[in-house]
Amino acid sequence: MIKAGIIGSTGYAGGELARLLLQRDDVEIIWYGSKSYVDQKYASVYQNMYKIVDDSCLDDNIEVLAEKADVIFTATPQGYLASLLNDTILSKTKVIDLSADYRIKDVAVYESWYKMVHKTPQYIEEAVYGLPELNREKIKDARLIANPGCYPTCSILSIYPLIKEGLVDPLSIIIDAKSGTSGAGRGAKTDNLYCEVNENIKAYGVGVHRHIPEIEEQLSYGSNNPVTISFTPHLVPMNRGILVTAYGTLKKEVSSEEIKAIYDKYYKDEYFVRVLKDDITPQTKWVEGSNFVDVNAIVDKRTNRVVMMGAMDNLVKGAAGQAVQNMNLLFGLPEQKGLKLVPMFP
Ligand SMILES: NC(=O)C1=CN([C@@H]2O[C@H](COP(=O)(O)OP(=O)(O)OC[C@H]3O[C@@H](n4cnc5c(N)ncnc54)[C@H](OP(=O)(O)O)[C@@H]3O)[C@@H](O)[C@H]2O)C=CC1
Ligand SMILES: CC(=O)N[C@@H](CCC(=O)OP(=O)(O)O)C(=O)O
Repeated sequence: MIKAGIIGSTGYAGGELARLLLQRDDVEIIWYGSKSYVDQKYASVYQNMYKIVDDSCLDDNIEVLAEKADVIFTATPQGYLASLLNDTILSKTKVIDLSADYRIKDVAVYESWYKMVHKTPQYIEEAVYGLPELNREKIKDARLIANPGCYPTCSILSIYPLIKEGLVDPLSIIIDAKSGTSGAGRGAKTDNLYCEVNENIKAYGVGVHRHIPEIEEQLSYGSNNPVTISFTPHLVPMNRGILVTAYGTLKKEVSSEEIKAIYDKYYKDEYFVRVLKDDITPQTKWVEGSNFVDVNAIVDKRTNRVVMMGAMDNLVKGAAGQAVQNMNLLFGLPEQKGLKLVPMFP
């Protein structure tokens, strides 16, 4: 039995993790961590857990948790884990961090985009970027997993095959992305009130969104050249889902069929990445509640650009599902265990 603790279990990402882990007969959640609801029943915070979870929320004492847990998930705000990680914790348990604290290898880049001082940069080097489709072997032996961001997961998986093949100009990529409101977390914010979000769509973080350096770093590893992107996220009136539409200038003449063959080659053994047929475009509805990313790419001959598209559920493949995928790899389990979730519809 894998003993798992969730710090930040009362947030949207932590709540989704609990939902996924509760389906497992080989995992026991021993710690529902919280800041605001300590000693309150978890099922009173999330009524969907009524008669499923009887535990009360515990505090965020990660040192005590590390004594008991085989794996700790931190689904907490940026800077939280970085402020308290130490050798003792890492010697006792595995840590999967859903925040961005250990995703970016250059601490100066992290500090400048996140506008905070990194308290434990000594662990950045050993942290493995937990995108299994790219880093599977490294993840298996890691102590510390930096679970990727939601927009980065969808963007990187949509673009990676063509950047890796050198078919797209690495300085030409424009990513237009849209996210449901759960991406912003459960905390009360005026911008996320029903009247602000409903019947509305807006861009935000234009040119300054913190996922820009994360996407650029990972695509640059694939390209072997610096990749610079324009990235514009949009908030849309949906609960879940991310849609990425990315544009890149082609470096040589290539057809949509040849492009499709490349995606098929890269992802033929990847259960969670579904390359759509012909000119079918990814839709958030077709992946909702699942760990799938649907991708496709179409050449726009007139402009010599390729349009690369992806859709996924931000809380599953973009957060909790990917964290469970990483946990499976860390414990030598089949990667799909507990994650063969059929997308819900309608
Ligand atoms: N939402 C998403 O789609 C995705 C989120 N992520 C990342 O996951 C992390 C959590 O995000 P999300 O669930 O959306 O955020 P929420 O705001 O919904 O949840 C935050 C959680 O962190 C807890 N928390 C806040 N401050 C502290 C603290 N000082 N000590 C201990 N616990 C604390 C909160 O506890 P309490 O409720 O008790 O106050 C809550 O459980 C973030 O780093 C986010 O970037 C990653 C990918 C996608
Ligand atoms: C809609 C919305 O606000 N989305 C969040 C991103 C989601 C998130 O939590 O960020 P990570 O994936 O890096 O952890 C944002 O734009 O900041």
